[in-house]
Amino acid sequence: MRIQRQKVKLSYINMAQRTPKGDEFMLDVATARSRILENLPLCGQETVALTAACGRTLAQDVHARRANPPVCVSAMDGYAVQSADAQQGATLRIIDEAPAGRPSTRTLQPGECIRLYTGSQIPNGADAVVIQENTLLAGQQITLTQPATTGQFIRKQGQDFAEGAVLLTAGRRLGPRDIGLAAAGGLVWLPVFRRPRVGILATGNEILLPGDTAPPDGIFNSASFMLSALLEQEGAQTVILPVARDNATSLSNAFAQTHDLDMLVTIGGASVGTYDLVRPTLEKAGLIQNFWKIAMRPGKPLMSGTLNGMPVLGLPGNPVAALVCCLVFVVPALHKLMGRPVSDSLETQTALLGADVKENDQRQDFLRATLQTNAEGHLVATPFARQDSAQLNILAQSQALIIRAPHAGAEKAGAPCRILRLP
Ligand SMILES: Nc1nc2c(c(=O)[nH]1)N[C@H]1C(S)=C(S)[C@@H](COP(=O)(O)OP(=O)(O)OC[C@H]3O[C@@H](n4cnc5c(N)ncnc54)[C@H](O)[C@@H]3O)O[C@H]1N2
Ligand code: MOO
Repeated sequence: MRIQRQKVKLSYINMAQRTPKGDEFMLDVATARSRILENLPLCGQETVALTAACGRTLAQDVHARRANPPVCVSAMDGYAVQSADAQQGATLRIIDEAPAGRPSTRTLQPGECIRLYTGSQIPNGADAVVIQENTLLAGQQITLTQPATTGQFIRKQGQDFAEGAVLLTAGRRLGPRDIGLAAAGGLVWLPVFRRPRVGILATGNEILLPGDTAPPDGIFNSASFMLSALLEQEGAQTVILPVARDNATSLSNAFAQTHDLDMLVTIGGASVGTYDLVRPTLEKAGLIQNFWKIAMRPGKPLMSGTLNGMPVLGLPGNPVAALVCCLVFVVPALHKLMGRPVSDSLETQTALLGADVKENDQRQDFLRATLQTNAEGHLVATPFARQDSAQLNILAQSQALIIRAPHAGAEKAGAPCRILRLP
């Protein structure tokens, strides 16, 4: 269930599509990203068992039900002693044995020791553990071959965490180590954000399902499956909707089936061609447009808006453009819906260019590139010569996108650049 939805700011609607100079208006990438992120509603919460919590996002801070360790325990197999009489050569009488899970009821007195194992509770009166390798056993007594210091080999009660301590905080994506920590704190159920339901709607008369045979000039729907894989990996529950055809009836029928979604992502039909009907049809269905067209390559015809309060992102049909837009805009939007902290900017790294690049125009470029480490240990990003946004083979071989600012000058190989790693 959606908790709340806010309308996008009206000032973004009907934005002029021409600049004062008469150029085509395209929003810059950073502004587009923040406009997409600023009005997103948060998904509801649910409780899941520990075994189902990995990968989910915690919705509330969780507290330890008991301390870890809950009592002082031995870190080694050996003997509990009083450090004051545990000099080298001292002989101590073994008065009890206390394996883990069966604590001794005895209180240690000077000259005595109690046999312990790793995880055994430290008996009353003891303040150190000597490891068995540092003792000589003879009948019911031991002789110490090394002196013991106070506290040695004792894990103090709560040294890992105290009862009631905050173990994990809201917004954290739970990984295997977090599951271990929660289990150690005695938690069985965890409050998490619901996985957002994201509908993926490919459009186009030529689009076929992979495996279809006709018509021979049909294009297999690669983008829906690629985006679904990425968004599922990032925590969404995706629904690949039946492909809509390039006509208003087919598109409106598709939009009518989206009421249970937390976000709709359309693919294709986003540009300026006669059959690019996604935006006009969405508008007829009640879309409030946030923006259309951004200064990005690939990704120029990106559209953002809300349909009856549901965020809608219209991605370009070229599959590489769809993937890059999904990484830069849809994934952070998804994270925001599921309560994860989202940074204003992309998480980029520095690398060195592996080839010369030419001067850029007004669109921020995301160049497909391979990554290598050079002899000096520096990361080198080499762009592919072909950057066609329909080439999935090159996309699959790429490890990163080199980000080039609008109007960046030509650069020589070896110059520093910013990269975004591809998942
Ligand atoms: N005159 C102009 N033409 C184009 C412009 C422009 O500004 N002026 N922009 C170009 C850019 S940039 C892009 S990107 C594309 C985007 O166009 P659309 O979003 O309308 O996409 P389509 O025309 O529907 O498809 C483009 C291309 O991608 C293939 N496709 C579509 N969906 C899928 C899918 N699900 N899986 C695989 N492939 C898909 C489709 O067959 C086309 O080949 O517009 C440029 N044109
Ligand atoms: O998004 Mo378009 O490819 O820039 O090809």
